[in-house]
Amino acid sequence: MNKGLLIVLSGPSGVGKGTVCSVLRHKQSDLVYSVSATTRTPRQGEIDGINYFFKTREQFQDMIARDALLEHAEYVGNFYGTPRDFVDRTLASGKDVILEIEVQGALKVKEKFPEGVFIFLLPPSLDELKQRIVGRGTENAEVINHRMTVAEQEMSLIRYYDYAVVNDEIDAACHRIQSIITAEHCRKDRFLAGLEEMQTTSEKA
Ligand SMILES: Nc1ncnc2c1ncn2[C@@H]1O[C@H](COP(=O)(O)OP(=O)(O)OP(=O)(O)O)[C@@H](O)[C@H]1O
Ligand SMILES: Nc1nc2c(ncn2[C@@H]2O[C@H](COP(=O)(O)O)[C@@H](O)[C@H]2O)c(=O)[nH]1
Repeated sequence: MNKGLLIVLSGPSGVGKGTVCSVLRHKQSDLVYSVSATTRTPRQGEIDGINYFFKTREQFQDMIARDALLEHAEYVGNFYGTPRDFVDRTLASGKDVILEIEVQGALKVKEKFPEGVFIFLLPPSLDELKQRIVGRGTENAEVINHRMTVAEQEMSLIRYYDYAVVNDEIDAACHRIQSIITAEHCRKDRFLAGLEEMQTTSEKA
């Protein structure tokens, strides 16, 4: 069976990664979301195992020691990481997996999965980014300022991504990402068909 595509969606805090991912998952039910582990405190309404696996620092360190994370990073005072086993098993079953992660982690994934599809979600402007993160009302002013500073650093790393998508309107951004996924499937299918043809030709020779 052919492996699924690994899709990595990054972008600054508040750009709309979570919102876009959740709409995408409704539109494309075959897309599997990787639930991350974090040491961050749950926000109101967040459910363990659905939004994140909420861990203590000790539990998180233990996951690192057991090599249970595909990647991990420290972001604005908390740790975040992608459980490795779930991603490996889901890709092996032929399903596409989407990771919604920050930039340091995405670059680590790129070293391990260069064949992944790396998408950077951009805000229409920095002012709009700030309005979105403030409007969400989940962080205090200090954390918002820290996240905004990190956002500018993250945006300077956009060159390592395969695609940049502006999240001006949620549906439009989802549509762009769906087009990228469709195109990447075609590219992969053509590549695999080419490999098969080469094998057949060399067996005949
Ligand atoms: N295209 C959009 N237009 C206007 N508001 C948006 C758009 N996309 C998302 N938002 C809003 O912006 C806020 C931040 O969105 P979201 O939580 O999805 O961002 P995020 O990138 O996942 O953030 P974080 O990295 O901090 O988890 C939310 O209140 C969401 O409703
Ligand atoms: N490197 C990783 N980054 C992750 C992971 N899961 C989420 N994130 C990113 O962290 C920031 C902050 O998230 P928040 O929920 O506290 O707002 C954001 O950019 C997420 O995309 C992960 O497994 N690894």
